[in-house]
Amino acid sequence: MKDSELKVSGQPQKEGNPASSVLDHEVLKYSFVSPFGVKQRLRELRLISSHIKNELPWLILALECLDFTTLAGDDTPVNVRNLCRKASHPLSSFATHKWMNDLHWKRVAAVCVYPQRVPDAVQFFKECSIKNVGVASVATGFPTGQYPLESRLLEIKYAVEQGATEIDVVISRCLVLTDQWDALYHEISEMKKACGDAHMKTILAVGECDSYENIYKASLIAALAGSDFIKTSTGKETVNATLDVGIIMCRAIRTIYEVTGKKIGFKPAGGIKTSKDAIEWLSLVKCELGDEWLNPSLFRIGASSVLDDIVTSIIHRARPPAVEII
Ligand SMILES: O=C[C@H](O)COP(=O)(O)O
Repeated sequence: MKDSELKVSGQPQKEGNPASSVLDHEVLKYSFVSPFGVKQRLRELRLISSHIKNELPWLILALECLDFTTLAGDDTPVNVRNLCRKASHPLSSFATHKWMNDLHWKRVAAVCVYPQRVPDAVQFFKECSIKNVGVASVATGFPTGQYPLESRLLEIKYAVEQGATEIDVVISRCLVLTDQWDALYHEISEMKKACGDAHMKTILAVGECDSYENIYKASLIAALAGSDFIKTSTGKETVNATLDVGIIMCRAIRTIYEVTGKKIGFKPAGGIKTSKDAIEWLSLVKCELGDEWLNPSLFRIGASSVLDDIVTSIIHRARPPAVEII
C-alpha cells in the first residue's frame, strides 16, 4: 500500500527547533485519519509479522527494548529489587549452557516504577555495579493526570532527584477531549523542562483520547513540545496499546522526522503479554519507521508480564535439538 492511501497527514510547524514556546496551529489543520486506511494497513502488517521465520533475533531485540515494569499499590523495596535482579540477568538460569554464547549478557533497557520506589532500583543497580539498565519513573499524577500542573511538575523533579534517568509522564486527557491544544503543548513543554537531562516519555493514554484524529494531534504536539518518546498507554486504561493506534502514532513520528529532522521514540505499553505481541510491535515499527528505530534509544515496549514468555521463547529457539543416544 502506498503511504498516501492511509490518509494520515500532518504539516507540523516550521523546520528547526521542535520545542518552540508556542504551538503553531498549522500543525492541527491537516490531521485527517481514514479508519478504513488504518484497518487495511493493519491487515497488511499482521500478514507481514505472521511470515517472520527466524524469530530468535526479534525476541532478543524485544528483550533489549523492554521497559520491565511494576506499577502496583503494593510495590515494596523487596519486589522492586527482585524486578531489578530479573531485569539485569533475565537469562541467567541458562548461563552455564555453552549454547547460550553471549545471550546471558542480555539485559532489558530499563525498569519502570513509581517515584517512591526509584531509590530501591537505583540502589540495587549501584550495589551490583550495573550501569546499562535505565531507571524510569512514572510521574505527573500517573495514571490519570488529574492533579494541578504544579504538583505534577514537583513529582518529576522528585523522581529525577532520586536518580531516575527516564520519566514517563501522563498528559491531561481532559485537554485533548476539550480541544485545548495550546494548554496541552504548554504543559508538556513544562514537563520537559522539569525533566532536565532525564529522557521524557509522554503517555497519551490513547484509550481515553476518543478519536484517531485526537491521537494523531496529541502525538504531534507531544513531539513538538519536546518529548523524547511518545507512549501509548499507562496500562491502567480499559483499552491500552493497540496496533491500529500504533500505526497512527508512528505516522506522526515520521511526519515530525520529515519536517524537523528530529527522531522521536515510540513506546507501546499496556496489555502486551506474549512474545507474539512483542514481535508484532517490532514488525510494525520496522515497517512504519524503518530499521533505524529498532533499538532501545528509539523503541521500547512497556510491560509488566511479557518477560517470562520472551525468555521461554528465546530458550526454546536457541537450545540445540536434543541428541538421541539410542
Ligand atoms: O508502562 C507500562 C505499563 O504500565 C505496563 O502495563 P501492563 O501491566 O499491562 O504490562
